[in-house]
Amino acid sequence: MSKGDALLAGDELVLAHHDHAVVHGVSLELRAGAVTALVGPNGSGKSTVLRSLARLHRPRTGQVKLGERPVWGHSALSGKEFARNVTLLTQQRPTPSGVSVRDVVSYGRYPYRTGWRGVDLEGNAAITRAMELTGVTAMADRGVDELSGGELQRVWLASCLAQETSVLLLDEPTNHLDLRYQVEVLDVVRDLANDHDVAVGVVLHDLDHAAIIADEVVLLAEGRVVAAGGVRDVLTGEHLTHAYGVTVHVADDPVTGAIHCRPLGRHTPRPV
Ligand SMILES: Nc1ncnc2c1ncn2[C@@H]1O[C@H](COP(=O)(O)OP(=O)(O)OP(=O)(O)O)[C@@H](O)[C@H]1O
Repeated sequence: MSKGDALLAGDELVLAHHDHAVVHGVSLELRAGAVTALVGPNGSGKSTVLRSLARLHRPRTGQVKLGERPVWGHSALSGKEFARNVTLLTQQRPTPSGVSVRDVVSYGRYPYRTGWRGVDLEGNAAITRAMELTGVTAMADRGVDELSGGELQRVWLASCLAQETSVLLLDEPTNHLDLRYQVEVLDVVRDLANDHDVAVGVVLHDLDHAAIIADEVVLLAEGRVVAAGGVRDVLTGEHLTHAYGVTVHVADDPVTGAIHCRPLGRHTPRPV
């Protein structure tokens, strides 16, 4: 596997909830060393697409492939094999009681446990590394039921990172996080792509975050791709205004040089 190879791909995915199709023929590829951001309005199908890539939502038609291997059907991979390659940070996460932070992070190692004793030689190093990357080492022995929403978010992210997969799927990973941890999570995601060739698929509501970390953006609206490609090709005022139904002004941020997307409401101040 080398940088740029498609590791996980969805092909012409049609996805339904209770017989009602909500995603209508979406295709996308997650490449080694690249961050792909899924953006779009509420209900546009971002989470459903991500869950399908994570093998949690069976497509009505279309296929998900891990490398050349189909994820659904006769020659599909086993659950543990898939979990050694792909992990998902979901939006809905349980808060178990009587369980420590280290316990939750160690859940991430389940695909590597073999035999009746569950030996996992690399496990401790991976758990320690994941806790350091997400800044939760100091709370290792605390119960997860006594953490704030943002702290818990980082613990679940650490659990995903401990899984050491080549594909990382994240559904709104900056939710609940304060400014410092938003930036740190985005930095960790970029580091994983740059330094470890991880293929990242990330749902983001903050378009400025997408502009900062993504190599590719897929803009969805009503279950269809409005635009897909490089950040500057997709995050245009025209595309965003069409997708979100509100005027969006796009300009270069003078500090970062990245794109800055500003929705213009009725009360947004304008220069006089
Ligand atoms: N469990 C479910 N049962 C029925 N319909 C669902 C279910 N989950 C999602 N939907 C519907 O599917 C469509 C796509 O939802 P999805 O959660 O994928 O959108 P999203 O783009 O991730 O939205 P958001 O930005 O609000 O998180 C929406 O119309 C939603 O109401």
